[in-house]
Amino acid sequence: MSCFDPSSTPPAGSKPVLLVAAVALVDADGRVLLAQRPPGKALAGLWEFPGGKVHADETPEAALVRELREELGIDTAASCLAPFTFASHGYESFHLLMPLYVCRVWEGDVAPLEGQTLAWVYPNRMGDYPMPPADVPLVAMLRDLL
Ligand SMILES: Nc1nc2c([nH]c(=O)n2[C@H]2C[C@H](O)[C@@H](COP(=O)(O)OP(=O)(O)OP(=O)(O)O)O2)c(=O)[nH]1
Repeated sequence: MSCFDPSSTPPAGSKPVLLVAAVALVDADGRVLLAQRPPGKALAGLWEFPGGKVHADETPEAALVRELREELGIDTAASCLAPFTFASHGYESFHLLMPLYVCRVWEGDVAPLEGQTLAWVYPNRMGDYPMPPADVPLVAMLRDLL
């Protein structure tokens, strides 16, 4: 199978690039935390890695430390976020650039502070949790890692 498809390369400047930082939180049993996107949002119902948009004045690591506190009530540090891989995916109105970190160390108990449904999932069961198209290649890489 060939990857060569010139039409898959969009012209420069056609869409804004959105930087979103995401993290695979891995617990002592090797399970990964997924969060279900709530109704009314884009990609509603799909399962995603915790994270969010990186603000203009932030590093991706600082954005994740902030998002984990806001969304899940846990504290971690940039030194506990190991860069793992990234997604680069064209959505209709923007191009998503999403570094994915792995984190095994945090303080506090994970709680769904924004009303989101959470699931701790063994890597070999992640296929049961439909995810956004950008995440699909990341799941296969996580399975190999864990
Ligand atoms: N956090 C996260 N976002 C993902 C993943 N996969 C994926 O395509 N995305 C997309 C969905 C959103 O378009 C964007 C994340 O931005 P966000 O979470 O800050 O924004 P949002 O759409 O929930 O809404 P808002 O904060 O603008 O209201 O990245 C993923 O695994 N984790």
